[in-house]
Amino acid sequence: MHFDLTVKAGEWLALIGPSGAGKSTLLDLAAGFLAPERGRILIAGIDVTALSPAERPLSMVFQDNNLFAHLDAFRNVALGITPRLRVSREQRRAVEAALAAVGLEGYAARLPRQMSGGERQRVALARAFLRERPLILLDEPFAALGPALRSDMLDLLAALRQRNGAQPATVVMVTHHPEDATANADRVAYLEAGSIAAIGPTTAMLSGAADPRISHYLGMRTKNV
Ligand SMILES: Nc1ncnc2c1ncn2[C@@H]1O[C@H](COP(=O)(O)OP(=O)(O)OP(=O)(O)O)[C@@H](O)[C@H]1O
Repeated sequence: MHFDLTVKAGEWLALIGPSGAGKSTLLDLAAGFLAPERGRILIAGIDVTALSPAERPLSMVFQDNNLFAHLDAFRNVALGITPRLRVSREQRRAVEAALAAVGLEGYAARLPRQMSGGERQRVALARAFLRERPLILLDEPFAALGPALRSDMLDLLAALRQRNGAQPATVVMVTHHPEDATANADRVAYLEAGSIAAIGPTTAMLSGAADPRISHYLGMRTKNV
């Protein structure tokens, strides 16, 4: 695999492409779960190649298993800002506000198994955004949800990344649903066989006109649905 990619601060980039193309690998390299054999990864101009995931200025949300099963929603969110069980009054307020921001007031004491898939992803988003990192990586975060709920969650993500007048959080999101990119993504990158085969503005990319490989991919999807 070979990746050469620059994402602008505040941009929303969607990664699409066939299974096995390397979408998760690209995110895992950025997050620090995988180390590149060669090359460098810079975030906000700083070389993070040698840094562990926790040291990198980003949050990551996966399709599932984002939460600790034995911890309630409050504690799962609080882990975004402290590993300690005791939280300060200020931290408690911040966690409660984060839960409210994702529409989960009153869910603080719920365990993951007592919540729906969509609610669990809301908790994961609450934690990710409470950390106030400038970069959010999402690996098919809403893939397990139905179309209407996915659309709601994308709206929520779009709202959460706005930071009171500051530059919005940069979003890089893997999706198997190209239509998930339509409303929000500034650009779409199409991956194939371990590299970025094409990248460009969302509308042009999803029209399929940009590259025959993309129209083939989009067409194959339609036939399979
Ligand atoms: N730890 C690993 N060791 C060796 N090969 C791996 C490893 N992880 C992934 N791969 C391989 O790398 C390729 C790309 O995997 P990756 O998960 O990045 O694809 P993807 O585009 O995210 O696919 P999908 O859409 O199915 O999730 C696949 O062929 C996969 O089998």
